[in-house]
Amino acid sequence: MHISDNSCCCSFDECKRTSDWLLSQTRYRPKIAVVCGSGLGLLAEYLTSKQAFRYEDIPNFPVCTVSGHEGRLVFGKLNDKSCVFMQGRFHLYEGYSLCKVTFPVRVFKLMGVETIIVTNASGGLCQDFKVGDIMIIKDHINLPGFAGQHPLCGPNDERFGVRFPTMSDAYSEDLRKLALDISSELGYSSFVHEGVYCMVCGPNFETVAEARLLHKLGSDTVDYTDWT
Ligand SMILES: O=P(O)(O)O[C@H]1O[C@H](CO)[C@@H](O)[C@H]1O
Ligand SMILES: Nc1nc2[nH]cnc2c(=O)[nH]1
Repeated sequence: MHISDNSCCCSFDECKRTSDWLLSQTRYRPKIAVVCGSGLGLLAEYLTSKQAFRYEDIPNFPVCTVSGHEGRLVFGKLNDKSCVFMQGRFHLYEGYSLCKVTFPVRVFKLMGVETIIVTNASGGLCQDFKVGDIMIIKDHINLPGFAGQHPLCGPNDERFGVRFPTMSDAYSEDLRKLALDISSELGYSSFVHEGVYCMVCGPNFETVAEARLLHKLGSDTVDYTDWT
Protein backbone atom coordinates (compact mmCIF):
# COMPACT_ATOMS: atom_id res chain seq x y z
CA MET A 1 0.00 0.00 0.00
CA HIS A 2 1.33 3.45 -0.89
CA ILE A 3 1.18 6.06 1.84
CA SER A 4 1.97 9.59 0.64
CA ASP A 5 4.91 11.22 2.41
CA ASN A 6 3.19 13.44 4.92
CA SER A 7 6.04 13.29 7.42
CA CYS A 8 6.54 16.12 9.86
CA CYS A 9 9.11 18.76 8.90
CA CYS A 10 9.61 19.58 12.59
CA SER A 11 10.77 16.29 14.03
CA PHE A 12 11.50 15.70 17.70
CA ASP A 13 15.24 16.00 16.94
CA GLU A 14 14.79 19.35 15.16
CA CYS A 15 12.68 20.73 18.03
CA LYS A 16 15.23 19.39 20.54
CA ARG A 17 18.10 21.06 18.68
CA THR A 18 16.34 24.43 18.93
CA SER A 19 15.35 23.86 22.55
CA ASP A 20 18.91 22.81 23.50
CA TRP A 21 20.33 25.85 21.70
CA LEU A 22 18.02 28.23 23.58
CA LEU A 23 18.73 26.55 26.92
CA SER A 24 22.45 26.94 26.24
CA GLN A 25 22.03 30.68 25.49
CA THR A 26 19.85 31.69 28.44
CA ARG A 27 19.87 31.11 32.16
CA TYR A 28 16.06 31.35 32.19
CA ARG A 29 14.06 28.12 32.63
CA PRO A 30 10.52 29.40 31.95
CA LYS A 31 7.42 27.45 32.94
CA ILE A 32 5.11 30.04 31.34
CA ALA A 33 5.00 31.10 27.68
CA VAL A 34 2.94 33.96 26.24
CA VAL A 35 2.27 34.34 22.51
CA CYS A 36 1.63 37.99 21.60
CA GLY A 37 -0.80 38.49 18.71
CA SER A 38 -1.06 41.45 16.34
CA GLY A 39 -0.49 44.71 18.18
CA LEU A 40 0.12 42.93 21.48
CA GLY A 41 3.94 42.64 21.32
CA LEU A 42 4.18 45.44 23.90
CA LEU A 43 3.01 42.93 26.54
CA ALA A 44 6.63 41.73 26.65
CA GLU A 45 7.69 45.17 27.90
CA TYR A 46 6.26 44.20 31.32
CA LEU A 47 9.10 41.69 31.74
CA THR A 48 12.12 42.69 33.80
CA SER A 49 15.77 41.65 33.21
CA LYS A 50 14.92 40.85 29.60
CA GLN A 51 16.99 38.73 27.24
CA ALA A 52 15.78 38.78 23.62
CA PHE A 53 16.61 36.70 20.56
CA ARG A 54 15.61 37.60 17.02
CA TYR A 55 13.80 34.69 15.34
CA GLU A 56 16.26 34.70 12.43
CA ASP A 57 19.13 34.06 14.89
CA ILE A 58 17.46 30.97 16.44
CA PRO A 59 18.28 27.66 14.68
CA ASN A 60 15.27 26.25 12.76
CA PHE A 61 12.92 29.08 13.84
CA PRO A 62 10.57 30.53 11.20
CA VAL A 63 10.60 34.30 10.67
CA CYS A 64 7.67 36.72 10.82
CA THR A 65 6.44 38.16 7.52
CA VAL A 66 3.41 40.09 8.84
CA SER A 67 3.53 43.70 10.02
CA GLY A 68 2.82 44.16 13.71
CA HIS A 69 4.76 40.98 14.52
CA GLU A 70 8.26 41.97 15.60
CA GLY A 71 9.84 38.52 15.50
CA ARG A 72 11.60 38.24 18.84
CA LEU A 73 11.63 35.68 21.62
CA VAL A 74 11.92 37.53 24.91
CA PHE A 75 12.87 35.86 28.19
CA GLY A 76 12.49 37.64 31.50
CA LYS A 77 10.78 37.85 34.88
CA LEU A 78 7.16 38.72 35.64
CA ASN A 79 6.43 38.96 39.38
CA ASP A 80 9.57 36.89 39.96
CA LYS A 81 8.44 34.09 37.62
CA SER A 82 10.57 33.18 34.61
CA CYS A 83 8.60 33.61 31.38
CA VAL A 84 9.17 33.54 27.65
CA PHE A 85 7.18 35.82 25.33
CA MET A 86 6.82 35.42 21.57
CA GLN A 87 6.69 38.90 20.03
CA GLY A 88 5.06 37.73 16.81
CA ARG A 89 3.72 34.41 15.59
CA PHE A 90 3.37 32.47 12.35
CA HIS A 91 0.24 31.96 10.27
CA LEU A 92 -0.83 29.35 7.73
CA TYR A 93 -1.63 32.13 5.22
CA GLU A 94 2.04 33.21 5.22
CA GLY A 95 2.77 29.93 3.45
CA TYR A 96 4.11 28.06 6.48
CA SER A 97 3.16 24.44 7.02
CA LEU A 98 1.23 23.70 10.20
CA CYS A 99 4.36 21.95 11.49
CA LYS A 100 6.26 25.23 11.23
CA VAL A 101 3.36 27.29 12.60
CA THR A 102 3.24 25.13 15.73
CA PHE A 103 7.02 24.56 15.98
CA PRO A 104 7.56 27.06 18.86
CA VAL A 105 4.94 25.27 21.01
CA ARG A 106 6.87 21.99 20.72
CA VAL A 107 10.14 23.80 21.48
CA PHE A 108 8.60 25.42 24.58
CA LYS A 109 7.37 22.01 25.76
CA LEU A 110 10.90 20.59 25.45
CA MET A 111 12.27 23.60 27.34
CA GLY A 112 10.01 22.81 30.29
CA VAL A 113 7.11 25.23 29.70
CA GLU A 114 3.91 24.01 31.41
CA THR A 115 1.47 26.87 30.77
CA ILE A 116 0.96 28.71 27.50
CA ILE A 117 -1.17 31.83 27.12
CA VAL A 118 -2.10 32.70 23.54
CA THR A 119 -3.38 36.13 22.53
CA ASN A 120 -4.58 37.42 19.18
CA ALA A 121 -6.48 40.16 17.39
CA SER A 122 -9.62 38.41 16.18
CA GLY A 123 -12.92 39.32 14.58
CA GLY A 124 -16.03 39.48 16.80
CA LEU A 125 -19.07 37.47 15.70
CA CYS A 126 -21.16 37.81 18.85
CA GLN A 127 -23.52 40.81 18.67
CA ASP A 128 -22.84 41.61 22.33
CA PHE A 129 -19.12 42.25 21.70
CA LYS A 130 -17.76 45.70 20.91
CA VAL A 131 -14.52 46.59 19.10
CA GLY A 132 -11.65 46.35 21.60
CA ASP A 133 -13.41 43.93 23.96
CA ILE A 134 -11.44 40.99 25.35
CA MET A 135 -12.64 37.39 25.07
CA ILE A 136 -11.14 34.59 27.13
CA ILE A 137 -11.21 31.43 25.03
CA LYS A 138 -13.16 28.63 26.69
CA ASP A 139 -13.35 26.34 23.65
CA HIS A 140 -12.58 26.39 19.95
CA ILE A 141 -13.69 25.16 16.54
CA ASN A 142 -10.79 24.05 14.36
CA LEU A 143 -12.43 24.47 10.96
CA PRO A 144 -9.35 23.65 8.83
CA GLY A 145 -8.92 20.56 11.02
CA PHE A 146 -12.28 19.28 9.78
CA ALA A 147 -10.85 19.50 6.25
CA GLY A 148 -7.62 17.66 7.05
CA GLN A 149 -5.37 20.65 7.83
CA HIS A 150 -4.28 19.63 11.31
CA PRO A 151 -0.85 19.99 12.95
CA LEU A 152 -1.09 16.50 14.48
CA CYS A 153 -1.66 14.73 11.13
CA GLY A 154 1.18 12.43 10.09
CA PRO A 155 3.23 9.92 12.07
CA ASN A 156 2.81 10.47 15.82
CA ASP A 157 5.91 10.80 18.02
CA GLU A 158 4.79 9.66 21.50
CA ARG A 159 7.54 11.81 23.05
CA PHE A 160 5.31 14.81 22.25
CA GLY A 161 2.04 13.18 23.31
CA VAL A 162 -0.59 10.59 22.57
CA ARG A 163 -2.01 9.79 19.12
CA PHE A 164 -5.59 10.74 20.07
CA PRO A 165 -5.47 13.70 22.49
CA THR A 166 -8.69 14.62 24.27
CA MET A 167 -9.87 18.17 23.61
CA SER A 168 -12.92 18.38 25.88
CA ASP A 169 -10.92 20.44 28.42
CA ALA A 170 -8.36 22.14 26.17
CA TYR A 171 -8.47 25.47 28.06
CA SER A 172 -7.69 25.37 31.79
CA GLU A 173 -10.80 26.05 33.85
CA ASP A 174 -8.68 27.32 36.76
CA LEU A 175 -6.83 29.85 34.62
CA ARG A 176 -10.05 31.02 32.95
CA LYS A 177 -11.67 31.53 36.34
CA LEU A 178 -8.60 33.40 37.58
CA ALA A 179 -8.68 35.72 34.54
CA LEU A 180 -12.41 36.43 35.02
CA ASP A 181 -12.02 37.01 38.77
CA ILE A 182 -9.16 39.45 38.22
CA SER A 183 -11.12 41.25 35.46
CA SER A 184 -14.00 41.65 37.89
CA GLU A 185 -11.70 42.93 40.68
CA LEU A 186 -10.29 45.50 38.27
CA GLY A 187 -13.78 46.60 37.17
CA TYR A 188 -13.27 45.28 33.61
CA SER A 189 -16.26 42.92 33.53
CA SER A 190 -18.20 45.04 31.01
CA PHE A 191 -15.61 44.33 28.29
CA VAL A 192 -14.12 40.97 29.29
CA HIS A 193 -16.11 37.92 28.13
CA GLU A 194 -15.68 34.20 27.77
CA GLY A 195 -16.45 32.52 24.47
CA VAL A 196 -15.73 30.14 21.63
CA TYR A 197 -12.96 30.90 19.16
CA CYS A 198 -12.97 29.67 15.55
CA MET A 199 -9.81 29.17 13.50
CA VAL A 200 -9.90 29.62 9.76
CA CYS A 201 -7.10 29.73 7.20
CA GLY A 202 -7.33 33.32 5.86
CA PRO A 203 -5.99 35.61 4.56
CA ASN A 204 -9.32 37.13 3.48
CA PHE A 205 -11.68 38.37 6.13
CA GLU A 206 -15.05 36.60 6.17
CA THR A 207 -17.95 37.46 3.91
CA VAL A 208 -21.13 38.46 5.75
CA ALA A 209 -22.62 35.03 4.98
CA GLU A 210 -19.51 33.24 6.31
CA ALA A 211 -19.53 35.31 9.50
CA ARG A 212 -23.23 34.47 10.02
CA LEU A 213 -22.52 30.78 9.40
CA LEU A 214 -19.63 30.66 11.87
CA HIS A 215 -21.75 32.37 14.53
CA LYS A 216 -24.57 29.88 13.93
CA LEU A 217 -22.03 27.07 14.36
CA GLY A 218 -21.30 28.38 17.85
CA SER A 219 -18.30 30.72 17.38
CA ASP A 220 -18.05 34.08 19.14
CA THR A 221 -14.82 35.18 17.42
CA VAL A 222 -12.90 34.17 14.30
CA ASP A 223 -9.22 34.46 13.45
CA TYR A 224 -6.39 32.91 11.45
CA THR A 225 -4.25 31.75 14.32
CA ASP A 226 -3.96 30.20 17.73
CA TRP A 227 -2.33 27.09 16.36
CA THR A 228 0.42 28.82 18.29
O1 LIG B 1 -3.98 36.43 15.30
P1 LIG B 1 -2.95 37.51 15.21
O2 LIG B 1 -1.57 36.99 15.07
O3 LIG B 1 -3.14 38.52 16.32
O4 LIG B 1 -3.24 38.27 13.83
C1 LIG B 1 -4.51 38.59 13.37
O5 LIG B 1 -4.49 39.84 12.82
C2 LIG B 1 -4.15 39.77 11.42
C3 LIG B 1 -5.23 40.42 10.60
O6 LIG B 1 -5.44 41.72 10.99
C4 LIG B 1 -4.09 38.32 11.08
O7 LIG B 1 -2.77 37.89 11.07
C5 LIG B 1 -4.88 37.73 12.18
O8 LIG B 1 -4.60 36.38 12.38
N1 LIG C 1 -10.63 35.62 10.26
C1 LIG C 1 -10.50 36.82 10.82
N2 LIG C 1 -9.37 37.11 11.43
C2 LIG C 1 -9.26 38.32 12.00
N3 LIG C 1 -8.25 38.86 12.68
C3 LIG C 1 -8.63 40.10 13.04
N4 LIG C 1 -9.87 40.37 12.62
C4 LIG C 1 -10.30 39.25 11.96
C5 LIG C 1 -11.51 38.92 11.29
O1 LIG C 1 -12.46 39.69 11.19
N5 LIG C 1 -11.56 37.67 10.75
